[in-house]
Amino acid sequence: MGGEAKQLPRIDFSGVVPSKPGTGTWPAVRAQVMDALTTFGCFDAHYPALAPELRAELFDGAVRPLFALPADAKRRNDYGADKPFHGYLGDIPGFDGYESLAIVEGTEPGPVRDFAGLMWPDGGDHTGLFCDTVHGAARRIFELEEAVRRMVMEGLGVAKYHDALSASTWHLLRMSEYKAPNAVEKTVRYMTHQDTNLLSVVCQHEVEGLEMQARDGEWVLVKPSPTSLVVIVGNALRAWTNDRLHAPFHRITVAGNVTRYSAILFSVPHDKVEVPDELVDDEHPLRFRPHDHNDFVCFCVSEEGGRHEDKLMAYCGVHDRNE
Ligand SMILES: O=C(O)CCC(=O)C(=O)O
Ligand SMILES: [Fe+2]
Repeated sequence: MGGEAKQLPRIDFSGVVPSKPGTGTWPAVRAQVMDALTTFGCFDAHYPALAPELRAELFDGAVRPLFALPADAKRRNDYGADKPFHGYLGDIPGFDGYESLAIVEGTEPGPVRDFAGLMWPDGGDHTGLFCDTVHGAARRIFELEEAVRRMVMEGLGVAKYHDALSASTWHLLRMSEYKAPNAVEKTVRYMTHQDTNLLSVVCQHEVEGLEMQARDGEWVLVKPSPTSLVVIVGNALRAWTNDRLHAPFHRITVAGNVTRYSAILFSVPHDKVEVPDELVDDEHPLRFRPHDHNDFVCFCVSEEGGRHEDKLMAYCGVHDRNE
């Protein structure tokens, strides 16, 4: 009706130094982060610390050449049958034109080197640059993820848990390709979902496609920018915070004739997710039973899980008498 299209909250991280929590604009930014994550469950972070040149090198020098490899090379990105969704994804029913590769602990140089060795077993001159670029970019994205996670702990008055939560968290760097549909109409390439993990930080490159659903149901297209990253709350952090943070539904749609690439850093709990005592009181009765994160992920992809829209509530929710 001619109204302004809804936009995600935009938060300026240019004055935040992740290695110096509490300094500079940190307190003011933390207030904006809490507001955004409790209402939308996501925000668009202006984060020039991931330099546009490094982002361009990540996609043009590393991600694009990866997807150009033959399928059997990409399938070597496999962490074993007991670790589904840790590595290569492709040819998934319902996810036409979607493919992705992922590096467990891609924020560390060793795992990135091992991954490059799998993709290019004969080495090659470019793998050194590939590793520096991928690991360097992942590190920068990780610094934002960790700062946001710390701000959440501080904002909820439970900063004392930050180190313990960090120690029991691992990171997955996923690089994704969404093939151009070569059509004007939008095609869904990744279906509507909530993320299962703690926080996801999405790095889009030039081509739009990420759509976030606001609480009122409206879909919000997140326009890519060379200096912004999108931070999204997943169900594990929603559970840990006893439902104080919103885990938004989102999807990927593409149109036109340019293939879309993205890189996403997921922070993932190693094992148990349990609400701290401090976050349970009369006003906030316990919403989720303690549970093993991997078991929850298995539930999400099971037939039973597929029947529920709110998979976290279905898996470990504590219902009050009126629900
Ligand atoms: O590619 C993107 O922009 C985000 C993809 C996504 O939502 C996911 O992999 O969970
Ligand atoms: Fe997602």
